[in-house]
Amino acid sequence: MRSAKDFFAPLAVGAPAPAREVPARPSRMIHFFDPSNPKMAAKVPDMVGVADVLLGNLEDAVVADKKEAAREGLVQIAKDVDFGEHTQLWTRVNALDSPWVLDDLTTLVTQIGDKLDVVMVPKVQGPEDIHYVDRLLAQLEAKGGVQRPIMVHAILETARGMANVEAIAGASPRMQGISLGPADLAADRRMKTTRVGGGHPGYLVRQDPSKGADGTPDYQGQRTVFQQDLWHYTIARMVDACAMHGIFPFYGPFGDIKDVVACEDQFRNAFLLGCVGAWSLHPVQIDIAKKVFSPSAEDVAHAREVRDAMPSGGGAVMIDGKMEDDASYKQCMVILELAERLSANDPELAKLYAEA
Ligand SMILES: CC(C)(COP(=O)(O)OP(=O)(O)OC[C@H]1O[C@@H](n2cnc3c(N)ncnc32)[C@H](O)[C@@H]1OP(=O)(O)O)[C@@H](O)C(=O)NCCC(=O)NCCSC(=O)C[C@](C)(O)C(=O)O
Ligand SMILES: [Mg+2]
Repeated sequence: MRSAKDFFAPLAVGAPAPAREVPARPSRMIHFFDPSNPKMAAKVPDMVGVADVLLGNLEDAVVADKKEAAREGLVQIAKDVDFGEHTQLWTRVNALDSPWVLDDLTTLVTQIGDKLDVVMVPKVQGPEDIHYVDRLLAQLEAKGGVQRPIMVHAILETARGMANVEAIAGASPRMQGISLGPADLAADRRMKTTRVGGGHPGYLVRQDPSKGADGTPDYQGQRTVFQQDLWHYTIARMVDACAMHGIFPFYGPFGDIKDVVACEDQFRNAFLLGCVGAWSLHPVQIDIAKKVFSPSAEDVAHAREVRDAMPSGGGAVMIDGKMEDDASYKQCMVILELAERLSANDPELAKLYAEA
């Protein structure tokens, strides 16, 4: 472990100093595109200002013989497109044990390092993986003359990564956040699902049997079942690890593109538990994430009411029959700070919240 006093020192001569605070830019959706797919690549300029984050994916979902085309395609897109003030450019590089990752990082950081906000690293197993990327990025930033530090985002998609999530979150001042990778994580844990995120009808709790005419339990009678959330433990633990280290947690992908209703539910569960965003794999999921990860006008109005009723931030008051105190005040401030940050980027939301 590095000494606390060295934690914010650059890891290579000539590299920019690490950020003291994670930039809190709106990141409600991390929109994935394959830079080797001409149709998707052509849509990128029109998605600037629409998606909070555009991510050029180089890893899974890009076949082996397209890896180089994807890397080169991303370099071209980064050079050609002006991402403006409100849209970030991220990439997901190949896994650290793959034959491509060294060239991914070397090419991207030295050629488009000043345009890249965040590098997403898949299948992170422990803090040692972050330390490796941290030093390599510093060397490449120095080589490429990159002026501001590139941040790192880890995907939680192995049991070992899960067991080490707190150490991963605190491994470097470059850590921006962590996403859940439900498909690889399910495979690594030997879960018996065959999906990319979301629920499963077999993971449920069944209502107790009612009593039959003879007073004994009627096991064959009608009983309601309640589908449970497969990802609750994982997301909650990830949120705690991120909050503890002042970085941002994200739900990952929802693979059933046509099921926009369940996607919204999954995203909202993550939002309520503390996540700041989710991935969008298809344009249809951008609006879902935008809706879910922006507080509602009602929540903002209620938060303001509580804040205004407790100008000193303390005490206890009754509002609509409910006790509000310091702790509910703090929750309301979380909503108001988020609303303020989003409003700065989005005039429609600013208007909605102003009128709430
Ligand atoms: C699902 C797919 C195959 C359906 O693609 P499609 O072409 O069949 O869909 P469509 O509805 O017919 O598409 C309509 C139009 O939208 C375009 N389009 C479609 N998608 C996008 C997009 N993302 N960005 C920009 N444009 C897009 C598409 O090209 C088409 O354009 P057109 O009207 O000109 O013909 C396609 O959307 C896609 O490939 N999405 C990205 C998939 C991806 O990145 N997967 C990896 C992340 S998930 C993951 O890695 C797991 C994880 C974390 O690692 C772990 O849990 O372990
Ligand atoms: Mg994966």
